[in-house]
Amino acid sequence: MATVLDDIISGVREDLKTRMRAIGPVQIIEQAAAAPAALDAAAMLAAPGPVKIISEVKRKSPSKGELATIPDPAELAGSYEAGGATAISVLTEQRRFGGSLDDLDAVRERVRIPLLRKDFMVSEYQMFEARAHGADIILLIVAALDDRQLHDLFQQSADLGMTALVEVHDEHETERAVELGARVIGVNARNLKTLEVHREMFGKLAHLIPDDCVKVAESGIRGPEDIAYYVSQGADAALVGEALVTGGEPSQAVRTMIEAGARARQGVA
Ligand SMILES: O=C(O)c1ccccc1NCC(=O)[C@H](O)[C@H](O)COP(=O)(O)O
Repeated sequence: MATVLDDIISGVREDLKTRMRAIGPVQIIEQAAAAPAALDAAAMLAAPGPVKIISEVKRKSPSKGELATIPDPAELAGSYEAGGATAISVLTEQRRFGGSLDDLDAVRERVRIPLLRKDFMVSEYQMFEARAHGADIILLIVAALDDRQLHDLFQQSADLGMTALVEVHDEHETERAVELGARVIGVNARNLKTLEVHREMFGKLAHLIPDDCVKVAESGIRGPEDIAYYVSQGADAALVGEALVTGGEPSQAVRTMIEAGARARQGVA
């Protein structure tokens, strides 16, 4: 039976065909080559200091439906940056998340910190596209890729100067990410088959990730308490969407999360 992830990816492939008809492979490669060099997001995420917050521009989702209209994604991203976010995640998948490459362009114009193109990457074309639109980080979902695809897209991200956030959901996927040589590994607490969130997955998988990797806790973070919990479990960074787009005061919300992470590191509740 097809999973939610399978359905999303089949829509992604359809939309990809349309974009490839408008801008061919040669042209997208040229656009990627002409883009300013990618920021070293892996180094910024690995830098000493407080927990790093990757703040997401997210309008809707398969699990929650409509979350926020976000008429001006650049303004939202600017607020995240002002609050101390280390990077901005921009969902560019249109059908299920309401995002677009236009959002990525708008955000790129506004902020100076690294940008994650948050999409379901299944082809080389999307990688060039990400770079052409100013992304510094791309997402590779281990569950969506076989070993050859994972290796090739990971290699391509490095060749393009981008950081790969390699996303895992279980022990086997974590082993595949580590074997790949990923430097930034995200544990997604959301099961992409059931869409249920299991926050304890981070703690179960974090010890399988080498300490010289950046460990990112992803999904289902409701506020500062969850950040504190993930930091106590060894998270270096956290990817937050829904709580930031629905909570109001995005700058302050990011700041409060960073502070909660700092207190958790010091062992203070
Ligand atoms: O958010 C979903 O419902 C979802 C469903 C299927 C595949 C991916 C999905 N989300 C993408 C993400 O990884 C999240 O947007 C990101 O981790 C932030 O999650 P949250 O803070 O829970 O909005």
